[in-house]
Amino acid sequence: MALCSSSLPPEGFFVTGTDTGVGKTLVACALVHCLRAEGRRVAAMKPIAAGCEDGQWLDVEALVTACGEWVPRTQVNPYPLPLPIAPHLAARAAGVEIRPEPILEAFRSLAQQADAVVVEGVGGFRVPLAADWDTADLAAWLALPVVLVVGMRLGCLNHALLTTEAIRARGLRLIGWVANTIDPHMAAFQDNVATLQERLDAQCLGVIPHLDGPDPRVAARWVRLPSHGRE
Ligand SMILES: Nc1ncnc2c1ncn2[C@@H]1O[C@H](COP(=O)(O)OP(=O)(O)OP(=O)(O)O)[C@@H](O)[C@H]1O
Ligand SMILES: C[C@H](N)[C@H](N)CCCCCC(=O)O
Ligand SMILES: [Mg+2]
Repeated sequence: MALCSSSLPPEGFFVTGTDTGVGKTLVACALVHCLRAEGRRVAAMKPIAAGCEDGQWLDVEALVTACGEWVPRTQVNPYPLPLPIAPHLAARAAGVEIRPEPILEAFRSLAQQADAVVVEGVGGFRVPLAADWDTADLAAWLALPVVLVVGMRLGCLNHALLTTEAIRARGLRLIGWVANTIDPHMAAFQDNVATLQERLDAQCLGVIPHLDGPDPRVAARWVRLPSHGRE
């Protein structure tokens, strides 16, 4: 079992996406598997989850499973919100307000228990969480390197470039990006990937094909961990 390097800041990533439904959970879980394959003890977070099915938040369950079931759900997911809508609205409907303190406290606790923490955002990079903050603020306060999941479909170039601009505007490091095939019929797929490789100025960590019943362990075969030397 890997030694927990509690004295050093945790390795980890903040996983964001070009939109909701682009594969953040799939890629976050794949990155967890990649880190575990290196012998690391890995925690994961889905700080805010909006939308449950039969009383379960599927992103949270996927991340807990990927970590090997040891992580406490209350720390993985401080804000489980029932409605599958924008989180600040889901919070209002649930009678709560999303605040950073419980999330940052949970992160610090997990970071002391693990060698790495993989945090999945919610929706895209600039999702409102309350009147005075959004997911970009959360990413900035966690200060983890960012992995961008590009949901490959027409329109993703603009979303990827705008998101990259916003990440860097917060002084965050875009440590890598993943092309995830959510539209298996996307025209000029390879040329779109090549355009992203030219313009994002960050390492491509992999191109995940469209998978049948996507299993993060299978997706992990198509993803590599960032090499920290270069952005
Ligand atoms: N490469 C793929 N091949 C096939 N299906 C995929 C692939 N990537 C994602 N999916 C499917 O697309 C849906 C959205 O993926 P996922 O839940 O990972 O997105 P997300 O960005 O985490 O969404 P959210 O914003 O709700 O958290 C899921 O049903 C998932 O199984
Ligand atoms: C419900 C969905 N699956 C996500 N959990 C939340 C997506 C929030 C998107 C907000 C927005 O940008 O309009
Ligand atoms: Mg998700």
